[in-house]
Amino acid sequence: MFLRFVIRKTAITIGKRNMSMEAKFEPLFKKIDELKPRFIDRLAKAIEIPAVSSDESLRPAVVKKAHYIADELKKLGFTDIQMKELGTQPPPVNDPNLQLPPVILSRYGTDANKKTILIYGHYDVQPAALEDGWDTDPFKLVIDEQKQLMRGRGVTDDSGPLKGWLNVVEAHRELGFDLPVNLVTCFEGMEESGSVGLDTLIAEEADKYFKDVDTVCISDNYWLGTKKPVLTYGLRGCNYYQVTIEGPGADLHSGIFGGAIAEPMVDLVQVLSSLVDSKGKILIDGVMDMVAPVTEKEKELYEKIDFSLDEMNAASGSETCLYKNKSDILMHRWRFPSLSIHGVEGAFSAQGAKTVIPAKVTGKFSIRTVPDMNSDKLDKLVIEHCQKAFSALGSPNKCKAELIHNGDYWISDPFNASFTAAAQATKTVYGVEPDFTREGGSIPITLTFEKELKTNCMLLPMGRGDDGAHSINEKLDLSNYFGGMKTMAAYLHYYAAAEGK
Ligand SMILES: NCC(=O)N[C@@H](Cc1c[nH]cn1)C(=O)O
Ligand SMILES: [Zn+2]
Ligand SMILES: [Zn+2]
Repeated sequence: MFLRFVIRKTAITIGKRNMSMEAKFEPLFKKIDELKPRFIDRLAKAIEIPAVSSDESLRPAVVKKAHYIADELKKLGFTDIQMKELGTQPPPVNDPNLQLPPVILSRYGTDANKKTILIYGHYDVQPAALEDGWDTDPFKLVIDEQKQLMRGRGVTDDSGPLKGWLNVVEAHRELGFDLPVNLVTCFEGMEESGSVGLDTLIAEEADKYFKDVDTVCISDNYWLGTKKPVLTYGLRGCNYYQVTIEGPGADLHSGIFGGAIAEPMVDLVQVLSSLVDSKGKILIDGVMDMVAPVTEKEKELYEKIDFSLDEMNAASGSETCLYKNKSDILMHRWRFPSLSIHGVEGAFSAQGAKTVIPAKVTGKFSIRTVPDMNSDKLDKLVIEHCQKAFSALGSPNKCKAELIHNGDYWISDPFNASFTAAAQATKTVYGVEPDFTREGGSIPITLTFEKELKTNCMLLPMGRGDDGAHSINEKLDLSNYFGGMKTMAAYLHYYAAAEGK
């Protein structure tokens, strides 16, 4: 039923020259390939800017990258470019005057007879350092000719996809082809730090800048595996917490004070270990009670997905998966919550042996949330749990648990016009029907777009499941960069031609 619909819809004509859609794809795809050096160079320049949103000292670099992108948009003919300021970053933050990076709004086309697609992307990146184990400088784009891939922080998350949209516009311009839709960009610089400030901006601009938006397309995720393209209709949310334990007035010599003083790090380790066990079971009372039960119908969906334990192991570079069968792996990645402990600020973490008692340590952990968890209730349960676990230690130190940022989970109907157009585009470029998947990661703003703009969001990934986003040696295969751009281009045309939104 779905397939028949796909085929019938492609036989229409569009554009100034009344060229059939399929006839346009050939020169478009050829042009995208021809512009390879330019498209790689555009991405290389972006990767060189260390736009790490979580590092306060790198905030000028995040802002610099925003201006680099805005300049590119201008050169490509985007109009009404606005750098929306979001004010100062709310606590917890070291510098109370730290300005949030701007959100880049711009338009390409304002034709009232065309549909309007809002494309969202983020130009900030996760932290990265050579010492973490990277083979090359993370802020230098390196091409591995043998493996036919590009390496660098942000290539797949999310600078590659963001540049992909700009490149698609450029390919149309070079050919003198009209874009079949109007585009509105919303490119932010705080996604990796919880999209702070963006909710308010979207609400404010819903009836202004975003007034005519028909749908939202987000390319900020990945295929599940390495071979089969996917379209994504669900994300987990993310509530990120910190727990700070402090006592001594300064870091102390463990030979002089050890044994006679209550150590913050010892307390923190115990509080953190009370959150989750080694099998991934969340130990905070009441959390699992909020999770929607698994239905029989839902179980069938996981069975149909193209994925295996081997692919999971290849992507993690290990055999440490907690589950052996496909459905269990997918359910634990997509539809059950997880609690991850990320790190400890203030603790000794360098090489060698330093005999210090840290005076103040902050443990960082997050919970990936799923239907039907209530975010406020979760915060209450987590904070009460930490306080209770700390009180049970009878320590004279002080403990404070708090939320750093949160973003909701999202789940959508994958059979609207936008998903259908993306499925057609995928089939045209890759020759296969995409799998429809959920993802365990989070894009906090997805639900906000749907609520505030009263429209649908569709997630169209560019990279693969083994790209190493957030990890060392992040990569994007050249075939995914170019295949991804062709899919984006074809998507714009199929969506323009589709009935409905
Ligand atoms: N590509 C999406 C992504 O990486 N999202 C981040 C969002 C986030 C949430 N809290 C901090 N960052 C993710 O970790 O899923
Ligand atoms: Zn991302
Ligand atoms: Zn990310």
